[in-house]
Amino acid sequence: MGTIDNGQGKTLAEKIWDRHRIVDIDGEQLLYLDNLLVHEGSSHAFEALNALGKHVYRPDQIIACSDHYLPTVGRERGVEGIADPAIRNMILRLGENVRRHGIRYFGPEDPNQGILHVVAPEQGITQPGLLIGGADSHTTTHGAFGCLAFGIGASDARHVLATQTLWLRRPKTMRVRLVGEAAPYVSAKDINLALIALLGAGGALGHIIEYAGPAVTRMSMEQRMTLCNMAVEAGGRAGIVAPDETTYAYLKGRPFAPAAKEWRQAVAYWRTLPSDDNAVFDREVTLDLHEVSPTVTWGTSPEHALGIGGHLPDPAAIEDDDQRQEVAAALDYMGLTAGAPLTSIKIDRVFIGSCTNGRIEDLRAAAGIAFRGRVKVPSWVVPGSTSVKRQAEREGLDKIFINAGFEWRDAGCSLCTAINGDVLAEGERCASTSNRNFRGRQGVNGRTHLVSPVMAAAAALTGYLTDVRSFGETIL
Ligand SMILES: CC(C)[C@H](C(=O)O)[C@@H](O)C(=O)O
Ligand code: SF4
Repeated sequence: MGTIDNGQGKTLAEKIWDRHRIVDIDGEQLLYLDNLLVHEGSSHAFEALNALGKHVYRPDQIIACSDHYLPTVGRERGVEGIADPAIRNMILRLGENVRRHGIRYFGPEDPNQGILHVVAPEQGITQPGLLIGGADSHTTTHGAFGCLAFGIGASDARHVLATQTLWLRRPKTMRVRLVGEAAPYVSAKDINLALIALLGAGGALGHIIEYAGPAVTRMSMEQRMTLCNMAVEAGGRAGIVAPDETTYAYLKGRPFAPAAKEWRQAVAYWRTLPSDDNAVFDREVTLDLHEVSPTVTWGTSPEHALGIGGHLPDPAAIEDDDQRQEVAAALDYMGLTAGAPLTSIKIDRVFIGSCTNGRIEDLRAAAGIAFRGRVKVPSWVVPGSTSVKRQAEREGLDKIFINAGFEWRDAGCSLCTAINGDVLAEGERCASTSNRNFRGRQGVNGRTHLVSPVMAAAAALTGYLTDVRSFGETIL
């Protein structure tokens, strides 16, 4: 990426990188960050800074959210009322650090509290052309707006807090072209899972993935966010989508978006950002959406994904030793029998939420299935933010979920990563709209099947992994 002018065009990511580069020393480049996103888990970075007696250099460019640790029930008792001291203290520590440094905080009492990757876009903080760091791997989500956004570790976060800059090596670039039309009920989540199955969970390692092609242009901003959210599950450093009229329409009028004359100037700049026609990517991949059906994961990596009409793999049929052992171990952990149809898998719980699929369009889609019946297993809906929750309530979606027997909870990460007290019982099997199905992520020996919101709602109503297409067309 970018220091040599060889007559080639530039990619979108290269344009943003170059504009934020301060200096290049032996291939390592110092970049200026427009924003840093932090959550309760970032206390170590703050405390390392405090221990050095340093200040946050650009407090108004840091955004903090309470999301990972905040309980999704009992909020009326306040943070002091949280029974578990480990959880309570993490939230209190973030509160102390943001106050000490004067940082914008979407905390437990804020009417727009929520998951950082839901809150920053809906507030209009995430904008095209920015360079955004986040102390969280799913910061890739923000690339949906045509900005360069990636997760960073705690020591890098401390460096950004102190200087608003970061040393990085330039990643490679990869373009994923999505062509063809997606069938009904095939959403960005299914496309992600199919793509990760194709590339492998490390398939995009060290690359920024630009999602392009007609199918991406047709996607809503929320679908694009779902797409970029899981770039990291393919090993990608970032995911990015060219900004266009859909992006500008979404941003216009949001609290932190530019207004009036500044809006016009911003849009004029944003229009220069898309990759040049003669830009060259290190890798090119094409996925035809005709080939994608509603997809589920069966194993312990997001690459263990298959169309719902499929059968579990059979290790005996796999020649490669390592692969055979990996598949056998995943089936064993998941408590599943080789060769069985995916639709024979009985589930114990359903979770609809997370920064992948906890936005209003996700809830609308899930409600479109939920109102066809009653849940057969305990099922939760956890909106991605308090403003998503309010909007859903304005539309009556909460009533649909509650009438169908779902629990309607407060916003946060919740069962996606199970550190706020929302956790599976030992060995439980969950159909989940989140993004990671790693061993034990949702609880001790918990088994996670990643699915889209409509597939999660279908599983809730039947108690099995189910092909949502069997519900016919949505009529909500
Ligand atoms: C806790 C946090 C640092 C972590 C991340 O970086 O992604 C979490 O959000 C996750 O999804 O696993
Ligand atoms: S919702 Fe899940 S994936 Fe997203 S930030 Fe929270 S824990 Fe991470």
